Amino acid sequence: MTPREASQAPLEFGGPLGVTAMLLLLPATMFHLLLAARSGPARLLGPPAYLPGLEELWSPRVLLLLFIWLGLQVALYLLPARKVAEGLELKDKSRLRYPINGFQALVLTAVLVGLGVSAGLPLGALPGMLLPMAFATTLTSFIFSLLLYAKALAAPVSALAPGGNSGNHIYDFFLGRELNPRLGSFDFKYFCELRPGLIGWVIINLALLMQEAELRGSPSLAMCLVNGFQLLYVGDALWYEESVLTTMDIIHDGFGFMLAFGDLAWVPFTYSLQAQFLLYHPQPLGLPMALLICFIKAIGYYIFRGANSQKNTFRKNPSDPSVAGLETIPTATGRQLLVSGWWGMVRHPNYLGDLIMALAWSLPCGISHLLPYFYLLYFTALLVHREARDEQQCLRKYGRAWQEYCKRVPYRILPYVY
Ligand SMILES: NC(=O)C1=CN([C@@H]2O[C@H](COP(=O)(O)OP(=O)(O)OC[C@H]3O[C@@H](n4cnc5c(N)ncnc54)[C@H](OP(=O)(O)O)[C@@H]3O)[C@@H](O)[C@H]2O)C=CC1
Ligand SMILES: CC(C)CCC[C@@H](C)[C@H]1CC=C2C3=C(CC[C@@]21C)[C@@]1(C)CC[C@H](O)C(C)(C)[C@@H]1CC3
Repeated sequence: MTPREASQAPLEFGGPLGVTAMLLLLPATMFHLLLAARSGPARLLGPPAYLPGLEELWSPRVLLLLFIWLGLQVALYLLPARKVAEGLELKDKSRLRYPINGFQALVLTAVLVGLGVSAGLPLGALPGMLLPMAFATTLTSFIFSLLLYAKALAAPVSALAPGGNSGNHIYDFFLGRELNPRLGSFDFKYFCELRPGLIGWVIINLALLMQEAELRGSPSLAMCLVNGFQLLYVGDALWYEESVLTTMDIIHDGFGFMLAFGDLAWVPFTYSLQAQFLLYHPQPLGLPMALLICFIKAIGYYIFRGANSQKNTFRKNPSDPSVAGLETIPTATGRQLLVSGWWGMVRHPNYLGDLIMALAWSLPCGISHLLPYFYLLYFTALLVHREARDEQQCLRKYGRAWQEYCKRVPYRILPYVY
């Protein structure tokens, strides 16, 4: 890229040095967590009990399994959809079209896995394959991101993301150059964001539950709660699939290593950490505590769903009766900002609900180890950083109206605290 073509967008994630560190640290952290979960001490901090050799990580059979999985999800994505949604307007004034059939893909995957298990598919063997599976997925994400980078070299300037075109190869490879890379009507980013990793996560959880039942006669209450909570989260994401079209990932971020690795590897192998931990470190959980944890999950879900649905309904149709009575601030762009309802409580109520749910996912694992709380810690850091990125974008987009909103709603995520 010539310097003239390089975008002037401010560098994020600590620039080239920061993203180089993340390129190495993210996969290393994922393998550390996988090894720690199965080790006796299950330490989050400190060196792993041992370092696996290449023969433990590399398996052509597992790579083949991964490709079968990706192929299955592609086939389900290509099935006729109940609805085709339009994305937000792009720089060239066009709008992309997206199939809404993610929930259908989840149900069909469940049916196929159910049929497979009843025909003797050894799903309980999956936990023993997590290390080579994570290795194959990391390798695939890396090669996939290189291909995406190469594809973006031929993309028109109007198709590039605002952030991933600094002219620095490593930085752009990490953030992603092209906003919506597609092959025909197949959208790589949209597909990866919601299908193979997210559905893979609940399949891994289920395999861990089945393995626990095989080992101990029945699944524990803690394992059932973790499975149920995370299945609800994934089911919700696919049921409300259309709302992903207005997230920062789809409208702002390019598709590079960060999202490819995040979607395909990081989500299934680290978000299933609580279930992995429970398989190797069973935790007693009484009914009263289980009910309290369900209550916390319900509060988190109520806030998360309420806030996301309120904003999505408002963005789609501000005169919808459920949002028409809410107070708003007009902006120079013609759009309005909500200042009452969920979005008048804090500036990111959906993050608050998501964090409360994250706490409920960890609590069934007890308080003897820090490891199952990794997701809560990582997610807090991710959302605080994401919130700061979003605020900068909103300030650029809405200027004074955003400043007025910040004055009216001073707290970002947690009322009276942050
Ligand atoms: N589990 C996980 O790993 C992750 C989960 N998430 C979840 O994904 C969901 C989506 O998050 P994300 O994409 O970050 O951002 P949001 O859904 O919070 O969207 C932010 C956008 O909403 C609009 N907005 C902000 N304030 C207002 C307001 N007062 N009134 C109307 N519109 C407003 C602005 O866009 P505009 O005005 O242009 O519409 C802003 O850019 C969240 O629930 C989050 O918790 C996110 C990351 C990771
Ligand atoms: C590993 C890196 C530091 C960063 C990678 C981040 C990604 C793992 C996340 C970025 C935004 C995400 C979203 C979801 C999953 C995690 C990633 C991909 C999401 C699909 C989870 C389900 C939710 O209901 C959602 C709102 C649809 C989420 C959208 C953002």
